[in-house]
Amino acid sequence: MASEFVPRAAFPVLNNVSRSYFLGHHKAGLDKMKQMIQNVDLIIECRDYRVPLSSTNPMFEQSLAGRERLVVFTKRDLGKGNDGARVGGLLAEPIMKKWLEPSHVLFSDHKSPGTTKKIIEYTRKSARITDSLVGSRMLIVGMPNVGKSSLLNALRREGVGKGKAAITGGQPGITRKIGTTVKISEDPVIYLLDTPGVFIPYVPNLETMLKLALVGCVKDTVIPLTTLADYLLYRLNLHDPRIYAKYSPPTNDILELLTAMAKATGRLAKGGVPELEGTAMWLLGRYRAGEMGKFILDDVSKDAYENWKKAESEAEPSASALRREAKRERLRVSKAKYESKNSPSVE
Ligand SMILES: Nc1nc2c(ncn2[C@@H]2O[C@H](COP(=O)(O)OP(=O)(O)OP(=O)(O)O)[C@@H](O)[C@H]2O)c(=O)[nH]1
Repeated sequence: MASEFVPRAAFPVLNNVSRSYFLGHHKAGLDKMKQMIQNVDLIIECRDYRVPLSSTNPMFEQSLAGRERLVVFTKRDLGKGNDGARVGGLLAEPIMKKWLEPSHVLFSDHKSPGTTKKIIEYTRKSARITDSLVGSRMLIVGMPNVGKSSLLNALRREGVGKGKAAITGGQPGITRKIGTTVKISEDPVIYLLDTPGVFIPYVPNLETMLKLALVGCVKDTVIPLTTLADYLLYRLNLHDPRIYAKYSPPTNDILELLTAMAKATGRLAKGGVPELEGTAMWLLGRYRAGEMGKFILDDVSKDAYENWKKAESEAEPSASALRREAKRERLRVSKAKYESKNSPSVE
């Protein structure tokens, strides 16, 4: 019976999970952004609504300081009920706004013109250069896959009524370089620049890494899919295990859940053996599409942001941990390159 089920109180510490995903184009992108900030009026920094703390990249604060910053929590539709997310009975959004004072905070859903409109209005107020030939320039930055390009396209649609200008995609790393300028307003003239997502060189907290991977900021090749599905199960159980009731009674065993899901959805290999990896990918896809509950994965309380920043700064990695991660990342990238070179080509 569901009432007798006791979810795991903590997720086990795993040593096989990489804590790094800092790629060449992340560093190059950040260096270029640093050179550009002199000429921009506003930095729109995107963070994911479902992980408002974990998707904060302190490198943006350090490298892009001195410019006005608007923080936009993206993918609001994936983390909330009708009146915005509630955490412990309290509305989360006013707390998230308070965390970041004096920076201005807005929330977005790329398909909701209302949220996009508010961002456009804010950019118009922040535009300092109103000469229509030069125009005002703004940068959109954030972790990989937080929805920067989608927001840029939505702003363009809302602001000047034009179609898609930037390519978007379900996996991180779609935008590799700082793109061309895209006009998002005529009066005053405002150009927005899309930038590649930038990850953190080392994520000290294992759970932060798992949360970022769960929401899609890390490529699905970095952390084993069944580990990620297990972390999702841990979170679903804390939230409401009835979410997967169609497939299984409440369980703390990911293999049990994946097996039940594989059977129910026909993900079976020869001899009826459940395809666990494929089922884990399917489950993650359903969560990312908002079909496995909508909730915030980070702590949202008055002091959570300060506590998180303090914990992050105290957890500086040792030089040897950084070297180990850099080596692990190099090996992972060269293995992926080797595998893609040697995999059969698709016509
Ligand atoms: N549900 C929902 N999905 C969104 C939203 N914004 C973006 N997405 C989806 O999230 C994925 C990533 O979006 P992108 O706009 O490509 O993200 P990005 O930050 O530009 O990614 P990089 O190029 O890796 O830096 C895509 O599948 C989008 O459709 C949103 O507000 N709601």
